[in-house]
Amino acid sequence: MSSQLNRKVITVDGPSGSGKGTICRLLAQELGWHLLDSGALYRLTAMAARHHGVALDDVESLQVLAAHLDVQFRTDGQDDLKVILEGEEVTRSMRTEEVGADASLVAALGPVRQALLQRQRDFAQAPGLIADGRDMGTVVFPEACLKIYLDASAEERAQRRYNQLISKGLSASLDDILSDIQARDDRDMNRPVSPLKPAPEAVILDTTQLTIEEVLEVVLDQAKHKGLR
Ligand SMILES: Nc1ncnc2c1ncn2[C@@H]1O[C@H](COP(=O)(O)OP(=O)(O)OP(=O)(O)O)[C@@H](O)[C@H]1O
Ligand SMILES: Nc1ccn([C@H]2C[C@H](O)[C@@H](COP(=O)(O)O)O2)c(=O)n1
Repeated sequence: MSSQLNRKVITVDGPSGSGKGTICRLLAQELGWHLLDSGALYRLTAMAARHHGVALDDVESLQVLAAHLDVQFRTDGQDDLKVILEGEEVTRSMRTEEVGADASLVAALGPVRQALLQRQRDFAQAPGLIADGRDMGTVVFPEACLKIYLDASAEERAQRRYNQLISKGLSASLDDILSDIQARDDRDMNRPVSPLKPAPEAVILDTTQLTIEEVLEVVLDQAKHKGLR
């Protein structure tokens, strides 16, 4: 923990579809800082479990998988991030709703979270880190210099996800997406270990009625206020 004390970290937590990934990418670009997508680590653990035939309630094997996750995050010339799991590119396949649902199950297991803790903290490198997740401000980076908690109604988040799928030419049911989001919220917020909740000092932002540009402006203002830009 003491190794983090001098490192600049901005944490962005919140439920699925609240806009964390979008805002974190824009913030990282604007500030020229590193980016941690912690949800990716839970998604990759769940994918590795499926590849190796490990059941999603086999806590001991999942802990070993998480501790030894063979993953590379590579940027190409256009700044696009490629994710390689055990030598195979999974950049797109790791984003499906099915993998998200599996990730939510493995993320509820304390030993898995413990196995991924140091790997996440190692992302805190100069000039700074934008950390996207559920427990970034509460557990992983309690010393962060700015903590943001993004929220939005479940209906708005389902609509955003629906629009995202339709814009990619995929079929989707708004009702199914809303039920998935509500089930995921329930699991992520009510698990005994590292539940999703705002850190006491977090700036809470309800984005239901805000555009991406408006959210970014508020967060950049907060960063400026803290002398981070
Ligand atoms: N304020 C906003 N207004 C409208 N659409 C938004 C807003 N913020 C994000 N979006 C859109 O909502 C979708 C989900 O956003 P994003 O992936 O950033 O959410 P997330 O919180 O990272 O979700 P997850 O935790 O499931 O990865 C994207 O298509 C994004 O463009
Ligand atoms: N710090 C984190 C990040 C993610 N999770 C869980 C919550 C989700 O159900 C799942 C996938 O996350 P996403 O990629 O959708 O952000 O992982 C968590 O518990 N803690």
